[in-house]
Amino acid sequence: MEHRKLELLTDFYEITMANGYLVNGMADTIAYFDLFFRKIPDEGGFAIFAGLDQLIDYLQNLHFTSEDIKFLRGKNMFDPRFIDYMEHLQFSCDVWSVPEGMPIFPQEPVLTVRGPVIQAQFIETMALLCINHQSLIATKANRICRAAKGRKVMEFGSRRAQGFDGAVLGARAAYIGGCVGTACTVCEQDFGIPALGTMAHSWIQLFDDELAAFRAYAKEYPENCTLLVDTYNTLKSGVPNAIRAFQEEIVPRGYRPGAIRIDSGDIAYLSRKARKVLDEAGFPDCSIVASNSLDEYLIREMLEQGAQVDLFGVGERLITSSSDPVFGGVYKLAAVEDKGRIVPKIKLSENVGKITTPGFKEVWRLYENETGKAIADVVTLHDEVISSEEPYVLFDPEFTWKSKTVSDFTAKPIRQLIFEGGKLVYSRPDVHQIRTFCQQQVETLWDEVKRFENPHTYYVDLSKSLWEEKQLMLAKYKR
Ligand SMILES: Nc1ncnc2c1ncn2[C@@H]1O[C@H](COP(=O)(O)OP(=O)(O)OP(=O)(O)O)[C@@H](O)[C@H]1O
Ligand SMILES: O=P(O)(O)OC[C@H]1O[C@H](OP(=O)(O)OP(=O)(O)O)[C@H](O)[C@@H]1O
Ligand SMILES: O=C(O)c1cccnc1
Repeated sequence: MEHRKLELLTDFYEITMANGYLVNGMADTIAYFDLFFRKIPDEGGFAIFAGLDQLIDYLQNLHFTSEDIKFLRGKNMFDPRFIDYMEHLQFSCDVWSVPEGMPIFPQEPVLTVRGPVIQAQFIETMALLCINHQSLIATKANRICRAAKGRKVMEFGSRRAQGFDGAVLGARAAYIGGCVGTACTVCEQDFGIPALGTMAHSWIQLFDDELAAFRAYAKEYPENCTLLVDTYNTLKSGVPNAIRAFQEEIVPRGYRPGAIRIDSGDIAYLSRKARKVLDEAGFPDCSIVASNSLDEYLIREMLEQGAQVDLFGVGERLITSSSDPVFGGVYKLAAVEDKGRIVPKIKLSENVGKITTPGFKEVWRLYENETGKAIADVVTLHDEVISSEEPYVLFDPEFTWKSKTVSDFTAKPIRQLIFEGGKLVYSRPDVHQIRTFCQQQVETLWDEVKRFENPHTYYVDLSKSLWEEKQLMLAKYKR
């Protein structure tokens, strides 16, 4: 996608703080910031990480134009040395991140930025914006696709998305989460995501009658022809007319009918009736598409009612994640370097869940060898290694007496180095590879973590060393 100038898409306080760091002699201070989230949307058992590729684009191109510099200077509130720093800024941070498509859990640092505090601070807004938006939509899409139980889900949300990026990047995230394609055409041009779709009611309304509309469409698009059957009366006219159009315009040309789409009424009832009529007409291979303000709950409910739907078109509730529209990722200072030594930093809170975990860290995922299933994530100090060769004791970081010894597992760090000294060292997968990776990783989760109602809380624990370091800091601040 074409690079857009978004350098000043940042909260103003990032700039005032960055200026202040420089004035206070901290221009060369090396800081570590962690990006993590606290609550899984829709009370789900896991989220899907997405948005890294757009953050990479932003970081790779981060520089200030003469207009940006003029703007900053015009504020008359920043030190000339800071303006000079920004004018010559070259991104030089290290960034570690989990790959897109990875299931992630609350409280674990999914992304860490290490570098000069001015830069590492400045990018907070954009890092959160990219990851929060796409992780939200990828997570929602994955829920909707899982509810569809193997049936295909098409993303139809552009018209109700919150702005251009809401539509385009939302469709990208929806594809990562499992949708088969999108109605948003530019996504095929930009990302290679299949652009697809059916027809609107206006097509049928524009012709003198429904059959004429179906015939005209079938003539033009005989291959994979999908007809919208609910404009006047789904069972009395829509389905019979679609069958006639298939018989008269599609079959004689050597094609098979594609699908019918039902967009109103009782979808479970209408789809069952339509299925029967289509089968009797000799079109058991004609699919049924359903749409109309769908989400994972309605899809699950309809399938429980025996709906005969092969594909779902899902728009507004997916592209806005309307049932829970906030992905609360945060970006917190975890450490600074003092003469090369890493000094952990902590943020306290009355709310235990909001106390940060200090230090430069790594995230490990432990997979059970027998099943390949993920057992737990463990956050460790960055230079700790979890050996797969010996039993490992997991313990709840809050209720430490709750512990469990695991053996016969494989432990893997789930983050990769993305930028080293500002240079991109990560080979970026395309969106199809990310989607496949997502499917594979979701497979490694137990069904108990994946269910919608009261999912099992997946363990995200701290290593003993990290836990002890955190306790020491807590004790210090208590004193
Ligand atoms: N069998 C079903 N079980 C549960 N919900 C359903 C079922 N069939 C449809 N729905 C959902 O009910 C909601 C309302 O659909 P309905 O078609 O009654 O309203 P509508 O959109 O106003 O229709 P119309 O376009 O005919 O005015 C939609 O979200 C639809 O997906
Ligand atoms: O309901 P969604 O999940 O967002 O899916 C997309 C909807 O967009 C279209 O309707 P349109 O916007 O033309 O209006 P409608 O709701 O009156 O059908 C289409 O017919 C779907 O109903
Ligand atoms: O192609 C479709 O059927 C479609 C596209 C966008 C929104 N609703 C439906």
